[in-house]
Amino acid sequence: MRIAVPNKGRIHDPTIDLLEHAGLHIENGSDRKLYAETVDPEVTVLFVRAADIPEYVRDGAADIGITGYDQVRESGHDLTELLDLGFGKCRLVLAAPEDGDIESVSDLAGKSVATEFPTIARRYFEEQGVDPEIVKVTGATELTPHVDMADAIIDITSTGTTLAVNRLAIIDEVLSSSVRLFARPEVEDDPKVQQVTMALRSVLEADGKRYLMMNAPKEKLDDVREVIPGMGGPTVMDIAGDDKVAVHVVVDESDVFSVINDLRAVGASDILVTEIERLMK
Ligand SMILES: Nc1ncnc2c1ncn2[C@@H]1O[C@H](COP(=O)(O)OP(=O)(O)OP(=O)(O)O)[C@@H](O)[C@H]1O
Ligand SMILES: O=P(O)(O)OC[C@H]1O[C@H](OP(=O)(O)OP(=O)(O)O)[C@H](O)[C@@H]1O
Ligand SMILES: [Mg+2]
Repeated sequence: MRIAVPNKGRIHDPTIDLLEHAGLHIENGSDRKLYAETVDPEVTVLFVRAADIPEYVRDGAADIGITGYDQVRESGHDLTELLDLGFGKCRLVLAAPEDGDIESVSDLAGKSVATEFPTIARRYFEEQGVDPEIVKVTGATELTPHVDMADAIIDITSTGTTLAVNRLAIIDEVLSSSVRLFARPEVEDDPKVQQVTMALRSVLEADGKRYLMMNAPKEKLDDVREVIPGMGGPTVMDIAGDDKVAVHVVVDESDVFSVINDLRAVGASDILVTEIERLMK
């Protein structure tokens, strides 16, 4: 099975990190190599430009791919979304010069809009019932309104810094995006595809969770249970020859501080807090 991942750019590193944490270690990958084996002999990684990944998956050159939702929408391909990986969060917005005369979508009649996303742009303007000329660029889109290339842009924003320094104001949101795992619909039920999906999901599930271990007097067990929030009940194990039990539980990272205080107060001791690599429900 082949999985297409971004070969460079901002979503490359987090994608590789995620595969590693999921246990899909990439073997013999090097900077310039465009494919690599993984620890699973049946899984090969292809390094492809983020924008080309939907095409590779649609073609069958890869079975699944990791890229931005915006790229899949721009490709126009009908792929199955298996998992939202939660990073690369951004918005595609329509923006125009702050002090210009374009203040709403309808002001764009007879005007032009520069974008790296012409397919998404055309669909959007169709829905809006306006028909500006679309100027396709491949980067630095924010410059175009200032050099009379276009009257407005449709481009990615996340922190808003690039728009602000280029004195562009948001007029409308076109699309909200994040990096996701996609499959060709024909292979979504393939056992290997499901294994990889589950492995990636297990990393996401573990995010923000901590594993707590402690000892507690047997007679305090009910009090301990009461102060433990969150998922499932705790695992309780007898300690041989002792009147204490060992208690293990998964809690949200944000609850750890207060839970530990509560646990100490009800008599728990020897409390350990550890990270969780992966969590399969
Ligand atoms: N500023 C941003 N914040 C969050 N996500 C972003 C941002 N810019 C782009 N993305 C997401 O990352 C995906 C890949 O972007 P892109 O292909 O432009 O990579 P890059 O990091 O800009 O590298 P390059 O443009 O040099 O190839 C986009 O399709 C989008 O989903
Ligand atoms: O809201 P911000 O946090 O400022 O991010 C938005 C910018 O990020 C992306 O550019 P990128 O850095 O990927 O450069 P590129 O134009 O070469 O793709 C995007 O095209 C915007 O220009
Ligand atoms: Mg970019």
